[in-house]
Amino acid sequence: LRDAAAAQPAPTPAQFRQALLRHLQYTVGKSPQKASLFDWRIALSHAVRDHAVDPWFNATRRTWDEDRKRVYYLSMEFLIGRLLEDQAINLGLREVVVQVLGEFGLSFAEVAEGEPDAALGNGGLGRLAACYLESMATMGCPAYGYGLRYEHGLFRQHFENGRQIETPENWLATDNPWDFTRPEVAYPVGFGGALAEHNGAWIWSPGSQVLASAHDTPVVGYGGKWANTLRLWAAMPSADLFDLNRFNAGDFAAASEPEALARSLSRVLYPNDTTDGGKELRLSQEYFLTSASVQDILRRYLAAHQDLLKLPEFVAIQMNDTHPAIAGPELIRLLVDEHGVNFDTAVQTVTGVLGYTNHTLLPEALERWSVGLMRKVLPRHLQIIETLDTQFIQLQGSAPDPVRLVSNDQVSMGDLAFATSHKVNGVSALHTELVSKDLFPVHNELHPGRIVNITNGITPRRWLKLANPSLATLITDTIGAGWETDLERLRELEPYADDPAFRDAFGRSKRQAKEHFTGWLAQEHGIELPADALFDAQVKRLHEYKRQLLNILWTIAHWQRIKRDPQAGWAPRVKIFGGKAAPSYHMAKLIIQLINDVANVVNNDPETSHLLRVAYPPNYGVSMAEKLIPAADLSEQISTAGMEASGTGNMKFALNGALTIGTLDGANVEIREHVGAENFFLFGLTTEQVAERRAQPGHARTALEASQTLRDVLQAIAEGVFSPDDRHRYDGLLDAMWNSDWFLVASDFEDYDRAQSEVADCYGDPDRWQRMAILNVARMGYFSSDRSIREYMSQIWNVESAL
Ligand SMILES: CCc1ccc([C@H](C)CC(=O)N[C@@H]2O[C@H](CO)[C@@H](O)[C@H](O)[C@H]2O)cc1
Repeated sequence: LRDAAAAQPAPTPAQFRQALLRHLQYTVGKSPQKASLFDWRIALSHAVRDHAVDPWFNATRRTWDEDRKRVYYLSMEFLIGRLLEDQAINLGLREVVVQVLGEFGLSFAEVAEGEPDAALGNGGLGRLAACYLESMATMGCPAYGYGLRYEHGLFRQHFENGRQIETPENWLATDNPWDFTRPEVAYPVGFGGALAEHNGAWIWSPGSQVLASAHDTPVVGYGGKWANTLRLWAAMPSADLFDLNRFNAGDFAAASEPEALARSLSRVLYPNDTTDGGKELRLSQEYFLTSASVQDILRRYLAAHQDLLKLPEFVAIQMNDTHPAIAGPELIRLLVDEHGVNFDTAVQTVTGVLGYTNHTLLPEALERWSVGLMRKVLPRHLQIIETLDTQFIQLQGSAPDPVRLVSNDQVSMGDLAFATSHKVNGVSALHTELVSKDLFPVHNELHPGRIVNITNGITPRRWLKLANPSLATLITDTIGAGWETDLERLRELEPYADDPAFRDAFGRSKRQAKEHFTGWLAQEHGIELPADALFDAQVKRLHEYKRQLLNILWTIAHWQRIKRDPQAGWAPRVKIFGGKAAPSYHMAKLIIQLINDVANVVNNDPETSHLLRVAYPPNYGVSMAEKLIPAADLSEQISTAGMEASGTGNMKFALNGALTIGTLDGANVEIREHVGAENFFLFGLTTEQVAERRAQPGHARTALEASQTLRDVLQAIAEGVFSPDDRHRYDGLLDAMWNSDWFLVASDFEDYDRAQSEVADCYGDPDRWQRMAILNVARMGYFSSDRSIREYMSQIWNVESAL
C-alpha cells in the first residue's frame, strides 16, 4: 500500500481522555459519576468516530479532485456486527482507548459488549459484503456500499423446549452513533402505475411513490488512511401521506395505511437465505434499493461528466447475487427514457458498468419473478426485459431451444444479470466451474471469458486482530507487524511449527481463547463447558445441504460408543452448534430440535457427560462468532459436495488455528490445497460421485444397510430415546433418511466416522496437532478479503488503488 495519505497521528491518552469526557458531557449529557455503560459506549463511539471523519473527507475529496473511478457494491444484505472495536482498531486507537477507560475503572470489552449487532444480513452473502467493504477501504479503493437500513435485522433466536422461536430484532431501539443521517440525499422511487407511448418513447407514470432517504456510515480502512461510505436507504412516505380526514373521521388505521406501506419497504430483512419467497414486498425492496442507488450514482456521475456513454470508465457496479439484478433494466430505463440514449447503446453501456456475483447453485435460491408480478410492480422494466429477451434469443441464432430471460411466465433474474453484465463470477474455484458447466452453459458459450472466479475472503482485522488478540499478539511478537494488511506474511510462521516453545505459546493462546469463550457462555447462557476438551464446532445457517444432521447423528453414535465402553480412553469432546433456520424451513427447524433433544439426554447422562457435551447457544451471529471461532479446535465444513458455493466460516476457523474436517466442496478444496492435505481431515463423496450416487435408486437404503453404526443411531431416535414425550417426532426425518436422503448423509456417514476417529487420534498427540494448527494459520494468507478485492479491482472493476 503506497503511503500517500498519512493517517493523522494517534491522540495522546490525555487528548483522548479529554475528547471522551467532552462527548460524555456534551453529546450524551452525563457526568462520569452518573454515566452508565451505555452512556460511556455512546460517548466513546463519538470520540472514536471523530477520528474517522478526516480520512473520510480526504478520501471523498481526493476521489472528486482526481476524478477517480468509483466502485458501487449493491447488496440487500450487510452483516456488519458491532463497529466500535473494529473502528478503534482500524484507526489505531485500541491501546489508547483501553488505557483511558482503565483510568475510569472500565474495560473496553464490557463497554463494547453493549453495542447491538447490525444484523442486516442472513449469513455468508451478507458477511462477505461487510468484509469486502472493510477491505476496499483498507486497499484505498474508492467505493460505496449501497443497502437498506432495515429497522429490524435478522430475527433474534431463542429456544423453547428445544424449538427455535423467532422474535423481532431491534438494533435501532437505542441511538446508533455510527449513523450520519443525510436528509438532503433523497430520491423518489415509483411503483406500479401505467405506461403510455408518446412519439415512439415510453412514458411510465408510477401509481405510488416512496422516498428513499440516505443514512451514511463511514467505513475506515486499516491504518486510517482511507475511508469509504456505506449508504443505507430508509423508506419515507414521499409526501405527507397521513390522511387527516380519515383520522378526523375516526378511522386511524386507514389514515396511516399509505404511510405504513411506504415505511414497510425498509421495515424488516427477509430471513430466507436459500428460498426465494416470490413475495411482492421483497421485489419492491430490491427495486427500492436499486433505483435509489442508481439515481444517486447517476447524479454523482453527471455532476462531473456529460457523456453518459463514458459511464463504464468511471463507474463499476457490483451486484451481490441477483437481488439487485433489476439494476440492468433500471439503468437502461434511465438512459433511454430520461437521457434519450438509443436502446442498444444503452445496453452496451450498462453491460460495461455491471458485474454479477453468483453465490449459490440451489435451484430454490435462484430468483424467478412471475411476469404478472413484474408487470404489476415494474411495467416499464418488464418491457425492457422482454426486449433484452428477444435480443438474447437472436444472439443464439438457430439454437433449437434457446435460453430465455422470460419463460414459463417467469423472469429469470440470473439469466438477466448474466446478459447485462460484462463479468460474472463464482465465489470459489469449484463453484465457478459448476456455474459455467451447470448454471450458465449457454451464456458461457456465447460469452467466453465473461465468467471468472474470485474465491471469497475474510478480513483479518475483525477475524484475527479483533477476535483473537492473544494469537494476534503472538504472531506480531514472532514475525513483526504488517501481516494485518499483507496476510501472506503469515507464511513466516511455518518454521515455528517445529519450535516447541512457539507451540506452547500457541497452545496457551488457544487455551486463553477457550477460557474467554467458556466464561462468556457460562455467564450469558448458563452453559458450562470444560476448556480442556476438544472444541468441535459447526456454526452457520441451518440447512440440509450443510448437514448439521450428519454431525448430530455422528454425535449420537459417539455417545452410544462411549456408553458401550466408557473406559476406552475417549478424548473429552464438546460439540458446539450455532445457527438460525429460516422461519418457514420446517426440516431445518426439526434438525434444531433434534440437536437440542440430543443435548438434553447426553449432557445429563452421568456415564458420559465428562467425555461428551453438546452445546447450542441460541442467537448465533457475528459477535458470538468472534468469541467462538478463536476457541475452536475442530471446524466442521461437511456440506454435500457441490452444494456450498464457498463458505467463509471455514476460512475464519483455519486462520484461528482450528483444523478442518470437511468434504471437497466450495473453498474447502482451496483451503486444503493451501494448508496441505496432511493438515486437513478429508472425507466424503466428490461432486462427481454425488451425482453418480444420486442416480442410483435406493442409495440411501443401501448405505444404511452397510452401516450398523448408523442404523443403531436411527433406531435410538425411532424409539424416542431423545423425545420420550413424543416418540414420533422424527418419523418424517427418519423416513427421508431411508427413502430419499438427497443430501447423502447415509452415504457419507461411514467415511465421516473414519475421519472423526483420525481427529481423535491426532488430538491425542498435542505436538502433532499444534504443528498442524500452526501450519494452517501460516498458510491461510491467500484467504484474506484484501486478495479477493485486489482481484475484483483488476479483473472486473478496472480500478486503481488511491493509496
Ligand atoms: C432470495 C433468498 C436468498 C437470500 C440469500 C441468498 C444467498 C445467496 C445465500 C448465501 O448467503 N450464500 C452463501 O454465500 C456465501 C458468500 O459467497 C458463500 O460462502 C456460501 O457458500 C453461500 O451459501 C440466496 C437466496
